[in-house]
Amino acid sequence: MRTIDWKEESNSVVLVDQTLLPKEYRIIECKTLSSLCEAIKSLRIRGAPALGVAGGFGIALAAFLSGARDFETIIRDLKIAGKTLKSTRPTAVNLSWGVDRVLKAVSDAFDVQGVREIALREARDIAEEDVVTNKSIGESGAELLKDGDTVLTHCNAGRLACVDWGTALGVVRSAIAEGKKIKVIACETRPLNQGSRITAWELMQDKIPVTLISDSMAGWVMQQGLVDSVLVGADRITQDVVFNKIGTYSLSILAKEHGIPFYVAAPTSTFDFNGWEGSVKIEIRDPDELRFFGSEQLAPKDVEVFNPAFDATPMENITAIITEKGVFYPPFLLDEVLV
Ligand SMILES: CSC[C@@H](O)[C@@H](O)C(=O)COP(=O)(O)O
Repeated sequence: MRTIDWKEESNSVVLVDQTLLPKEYRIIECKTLSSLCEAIKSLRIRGAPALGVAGGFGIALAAFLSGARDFETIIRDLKIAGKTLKSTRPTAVNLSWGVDRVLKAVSDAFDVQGVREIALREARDIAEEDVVTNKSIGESGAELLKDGDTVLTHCNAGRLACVDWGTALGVVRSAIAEGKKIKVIACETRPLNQGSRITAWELMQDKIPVTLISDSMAGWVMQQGLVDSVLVGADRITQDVVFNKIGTYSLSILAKEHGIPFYVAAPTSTFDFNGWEGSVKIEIRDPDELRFFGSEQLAPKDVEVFNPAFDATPMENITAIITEKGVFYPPFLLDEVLV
């Protein structure tokens, strides 16, 4: 099963509910835009490339649900749906990218039926391309990993963050497919534990050796010589920084201090050519994500909490950016990457 897909029979979006992992692998169906938006907000579907696909399918879903009888009205409905989808998670640029790509495509239609057909075709293309793109990222990046290497990763940049294969974990999969023995150290990734719940689970499914550590152990395992490279995904790459899951910036400093290469793997759809660190909104999430773990209380109920979901790693801390167009080394001139 792909992480996210379109269900023909009911014209709905189906996805793996990642909030239930690793306890349960369940596919849920989103038949309304509000259920899809809820799934995005609560991280049932998450990870930048998967969010791009969710954005595309979201517009297709809105097209099928719209009661409009003429072209202008359905386009107006889709633009409203696009705004609603984009507002669910502001930092990962792929969500807006997926929405805008489908909105642009439907402007070529002439009538309501044409809008529905084009929206679905374009959204499906985004999903198909994601798999091909990740395989190319994997092939580009595999050359950076040596037989016997141990890679430290953060959050989940695997097949569950994409349609399939993965970006950072796609590089690991491709290196293993080439016959190299690669081990992964997965950081737990507090507060929502994408590392321990999702990365550890998905790697174990594929029998890829994985060792879980808490986020606070990263410096020590590097100092002990247990890490050959750090490999993470990205939510938005601007001219000056890489936005990724909170904790990535600290890992980049630790890697620099210990002389360990720090790689970012991402599709070019994650590049925000016009963006700068200051122009991007970092998503601030519910304080209860830190005060509780499920129903378990971890802190005083009303303690002041700061819960940013992402941080920004400066380009000077990054050894290379791995894309489907190849591996790029500093200085990272985004217009060169995007040609
Ligand atoms: C290939 S996914 C890269 C990033 O999207 C991933 O590392 C990440 O930060 C995801 O954050 P999340 O909040 O779980 O959506």
